[in-house]
Amino acid sequence: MSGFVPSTLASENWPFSLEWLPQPAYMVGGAVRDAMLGRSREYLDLDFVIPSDAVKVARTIAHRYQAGFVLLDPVRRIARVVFPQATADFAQQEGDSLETDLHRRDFTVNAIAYNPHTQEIIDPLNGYADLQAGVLRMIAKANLKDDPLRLLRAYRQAAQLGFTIEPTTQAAIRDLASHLCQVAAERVRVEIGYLLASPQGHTWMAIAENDGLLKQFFPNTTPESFRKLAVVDEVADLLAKQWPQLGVELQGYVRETVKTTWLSIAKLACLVHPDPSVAEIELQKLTYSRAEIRAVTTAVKLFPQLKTANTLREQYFVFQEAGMVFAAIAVLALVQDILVEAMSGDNRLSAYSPLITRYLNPDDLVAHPTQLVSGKNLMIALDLPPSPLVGELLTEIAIARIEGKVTTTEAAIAFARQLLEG
Ligand SMILES: Nc1ccn([C@@H]2O[C@H](COP(=O)(O)OP(=O)(O)OP(=O)(O)O)[C@@H](O)[C@H]2O)c(=O)n1
Ligand SMILES: [Mg+2]
Repeated sequence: MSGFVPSTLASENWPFSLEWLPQPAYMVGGAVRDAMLGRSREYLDLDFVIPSDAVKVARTIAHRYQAGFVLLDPVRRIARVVFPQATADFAQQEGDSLETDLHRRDFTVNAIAYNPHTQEIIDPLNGYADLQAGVLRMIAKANLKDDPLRLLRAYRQAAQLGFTIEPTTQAAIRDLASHLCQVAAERVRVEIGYLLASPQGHTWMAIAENDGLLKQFFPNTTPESFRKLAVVDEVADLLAKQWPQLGVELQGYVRETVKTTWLSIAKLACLVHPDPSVAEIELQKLTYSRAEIRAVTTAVKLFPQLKTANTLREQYFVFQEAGMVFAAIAVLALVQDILVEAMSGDNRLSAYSPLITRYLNPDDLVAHPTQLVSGKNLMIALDLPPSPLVGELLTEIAIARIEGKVTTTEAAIAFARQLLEG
């Protein structure tokens, strides 16, 4: 027994009442660790270990609180109860004592238990000492091998907690690195997602790469990829300072259902192959969604064009193709200029300023064109059958409009007729 008992662990902060837990029951994992660190969690995610009937306990609580119930693992008997503001996982104790269960976990700091009935901390692996030292220490090398996702979790948690990885543990990870490919790609993707979202993530991504964990997922990275990754956050801050709206967009999600930010898309774009079709395959293997893959491949393809899009016509096509990916593309273009071409940040910021201003102005017709004439009306006016030609004419009208050549519907139709006849 060691360590103090932080008040944030108390059951008053839970989404359900303590009386629904059998005796004994233990809280474990991230919630205990973070409470002892005095670290607040955005979203409460509680883990409980229960010696028997864990799934039944979960089901009862879900029923009593009309919360969601998910049987996560019928074999190991783990169930999740989803409350509006929190989730709680209930796992059957592994082995015949709590100590055995704790010994099967990944790192000492994640193997501290709290008994809410007695308000005792149970810390047989001295996790509290490692917490104070800010160190991730494996419980046993065999545990890392049992679930190789733990290899990557070390880097993710080091990034999130501002910890270091204890040297023997890091050596064991290096040694086991090739085992990571046994893990379901989806789980790997989640860890990479956390790393990309964390401000110190790039440092730990580079270390993970050095230790042989990332080559199998991003086989085409070079040292330059990681140097670029390291400045993405800085460049995004630079952009956000000048254009707050762009900063807000970068923190937004690609889709509500896909909780990847546009900023993470820019980071992924630093890691994939520069050829979009190869990048697509890399991301598919990691089970990224179609929306995420499209965003990354669009970013990879378009960021070099930002510098060369001088004419209104070129700009029009860049904006058309970029759509919502524009903010990530602007970050990447700047990263490339500053880091690879060694240009000055302020210079580049003003170089891209006209394009960014257009993008942020909803009335700008280059970035956000509106139609002078619809496809249907154009077909009627020119007696055209439906065909790709109609789309091409509409594009030419849009460009003629931003170049100031046409301003009315009639002029637009006349312009299209001229193109047809010419
Ligand atoms: N591959 C894994 C995943 C989890 N755990 C154990 O299960 C606990 C809860 O797991 P999880 O919620 O995934 O991670 P946390 O450590 O709680 O981190 P966070 O919730 O902050 O991401 C961990 O602390 C650890 O004890 C483990 O040993 N090996
Ligand atoms: Mg957790």
